[in-house]
Amino acid sequence: MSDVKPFLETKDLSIGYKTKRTERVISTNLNLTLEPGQLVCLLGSNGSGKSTLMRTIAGLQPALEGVVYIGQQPLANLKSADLAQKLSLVLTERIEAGNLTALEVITLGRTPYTGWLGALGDADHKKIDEAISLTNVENLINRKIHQLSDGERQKVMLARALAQDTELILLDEPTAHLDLPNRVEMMRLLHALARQTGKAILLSTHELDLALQAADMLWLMQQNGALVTGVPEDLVLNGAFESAFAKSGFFFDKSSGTFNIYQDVRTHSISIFGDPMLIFWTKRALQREGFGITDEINALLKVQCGQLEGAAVWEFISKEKTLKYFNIADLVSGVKSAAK
Ligand SMILES: Nc1ncnc2c1ncn2[C@@H]1O[C@H](COP(=O)(O)OP(=O)(O)OP(=O)(O)O)[C@@H](O)[C@H]1O
Repeated sequence: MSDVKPFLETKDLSIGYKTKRTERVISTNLNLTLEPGQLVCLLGSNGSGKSTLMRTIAGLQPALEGVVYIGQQPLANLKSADLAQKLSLVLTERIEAGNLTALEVITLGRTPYTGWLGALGDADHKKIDEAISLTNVENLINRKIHQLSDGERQKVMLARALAQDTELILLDEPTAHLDLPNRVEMMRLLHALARQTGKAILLSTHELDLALQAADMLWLMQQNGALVTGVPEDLVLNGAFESAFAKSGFFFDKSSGTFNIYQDVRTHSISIFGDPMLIFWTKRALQREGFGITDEINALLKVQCGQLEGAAVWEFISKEKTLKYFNIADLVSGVKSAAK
């Protein structure tokens, strides 16, 4: 048992929506912890309840049952000014920042300490400078926030949260709207921040591949409302990851950590061996054509891939003959005609 005091803890928490007449329960019995220095990714399919959980933890909507503890104190007992010194929230929606510059928005992160009209002291300036430097937004600070791209604005909003200097940072889909290099950059940045600053970071995302790589822990909203937590690799190996996203037409390939677009497997199964990197791409191309891939060493059809004088080369081995190919397109055509 770890004796580290969690920044966030939930006890028998139930989340959902209640009106005078109806109650819509999304998930029950949630006992979650978030520890210093941890990056946790909250994953789940559309409508599984990620935003509902984030909003409940952030105090934006009431729990149906149970308690959220922020730094050992029940959320309900915290005044909003105290909460703002413990928890910052970064939402995806475009913020109405009027005509403010990025620097002015980042400076707003100090409001819980200075009040709305409070003057900034040395400590405030130091925190703002640190936040700017950690997120690498030096070149953006004099730009108007509404003139920034989505990716740039997302980084500025993270800088604002860092200037707020809370133990806990919650981000709702921080990678939405970003292109691939910026998604990778944002995840890398969040991972490094958790490590460097000891803050606990919880983010919801649909970025399964990046979450598998970067998260210390996953919180997986299952389709039946249960929430399964664990180290990404354990959740892949025990099948929980796959079942959270189970949908006909998809299957999860544990050996590559990716979801594949399922196609009916033909009667032929092929074993591929040789260079691991070539195996990966050869397998993809053959699966796209509907071939099954087998680990069976005595399969009737085999592909041996490797390097010859610095170039990739494939040998397709069937009972009748062995054919040599120098690119995947030709290999796939050869395999298809042999399998007719
Ligand atoms: N105000 C509301 N009142 C009642 N039900 C709601 C309300 N807001 C959301 N829901 C329902 O709660 C469930 C969970 O929604 P939530 O927005 O938390 O899912 P999510 O995992 O964040 O989804 P997505 O990935 O699509 O953003 C959904 O079935 C949704 O229709």
